[in-house]
Amino acid sequence: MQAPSLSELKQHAEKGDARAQYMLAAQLSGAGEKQEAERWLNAAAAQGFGDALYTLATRRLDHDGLVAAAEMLARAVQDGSTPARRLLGVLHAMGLGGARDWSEAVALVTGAAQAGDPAAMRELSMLLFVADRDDEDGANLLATAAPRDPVAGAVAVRRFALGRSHADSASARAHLELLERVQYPHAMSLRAAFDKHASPQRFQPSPPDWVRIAEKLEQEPAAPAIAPEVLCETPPARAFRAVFSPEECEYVIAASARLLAPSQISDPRTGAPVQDPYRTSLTAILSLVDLDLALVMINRRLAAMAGMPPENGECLGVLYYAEGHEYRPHCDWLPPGPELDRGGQRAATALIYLNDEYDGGETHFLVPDLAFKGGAGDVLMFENLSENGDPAPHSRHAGRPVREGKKWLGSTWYREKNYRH
Ligand SMILES: O=C(O)CCC(=O)C(=O)O
Ligand SMILES: [Fe+2]
Repeated sequence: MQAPSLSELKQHAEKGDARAQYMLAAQLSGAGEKQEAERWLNAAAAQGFGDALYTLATRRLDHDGLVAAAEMLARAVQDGSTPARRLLGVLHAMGLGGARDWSEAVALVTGAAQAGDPAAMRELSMLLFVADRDDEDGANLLATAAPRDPVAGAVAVRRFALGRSHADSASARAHLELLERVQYPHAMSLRAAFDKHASPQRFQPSPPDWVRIAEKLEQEPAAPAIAPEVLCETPPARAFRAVFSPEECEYVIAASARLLAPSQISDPRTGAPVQDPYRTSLTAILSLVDLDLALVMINRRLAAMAGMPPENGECLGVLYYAEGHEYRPHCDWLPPGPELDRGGQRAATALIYLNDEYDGGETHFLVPDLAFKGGAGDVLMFENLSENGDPAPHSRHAGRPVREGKKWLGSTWYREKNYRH
């Protein structure tokens, strides 16, 4: 079918066709006619057109827009929008724009998965794997999603290489080759693991048993408690081993790959984010709009390790250091300004080591001269403030240069106060 011309779209839009209004808005926006684009986007949303409502909602995810965003997303869901279901699920799971409601979150995302959305299937599969890494429904959903979803594909290959997936080698190979073609930045690691894989059982994906899946996910998946290893008292630094599985690490890397951009630091004078040779890695910021229930759960588990309320956490940043990249000695404190006023100082930092296929790249605390390098799935947390709440000079640290290989790290800064609303 030929795409309608601009004048055809205009005609239909003027007559009140909501889909035409939405498509016209997209075309006008692409052509730089922002004001006209807004007018038509609002017209489509006013008629309850799901994609338009979703687009408007994604612009209201700041702290004073969350209630409006949740309300728009609920209307978008009524119009059948799958992305709106998934995003509203995230808001419910985090208690943003309304009370926290896990079962409503799962019901929304399950609806998207039942409609065939592969991203919804893969997030549910990760929830199922928390209780049982070999959960059959999880493996089934992941295998169904993998041909159409690169994040699911990456996790499926990782599981295959671990001898866990039930997918056959032909499909795992096909997912891997696709990831290589699209230059997935962690593909080399998957290739190395694939080439020396164990031999998982063969498995044919079958229609999901939605009733059984709903029963398993009724309660929020609870991860086992892990006792910390005390690394240092000044600054207080703790390590937690094997908090996240290799599949979860792959999931975080795959979810962040398309968002990687040069890392920034806070300008010491203005507080504004700027690029600087002090920090040469790439960073992917996983904002609300990029989250799903699997990532929400990972964020919540990280907050539990840090001993901080999840709502004090800034967005999870995923850092990618290639050879020679580093984060020179710094403190994680914020300079005075609106960012500091919003949630207070960065009281604690939590790092997830997402891989271990590199040399160098230790996290180094300069004064106690403590260098730490976690295995894949380990968490390091440290405090940045003294007991009286002042910035603690001993928290100064660096991400040492990577000598060989690539380093992947998740990083969350926790504020003194609620950062979300
Ligand atoms: O790369 C590292 O090990 C340190 C990262 C870091 O300092 C941070 O995210 O604040
Ligand atoms: Fe830092």
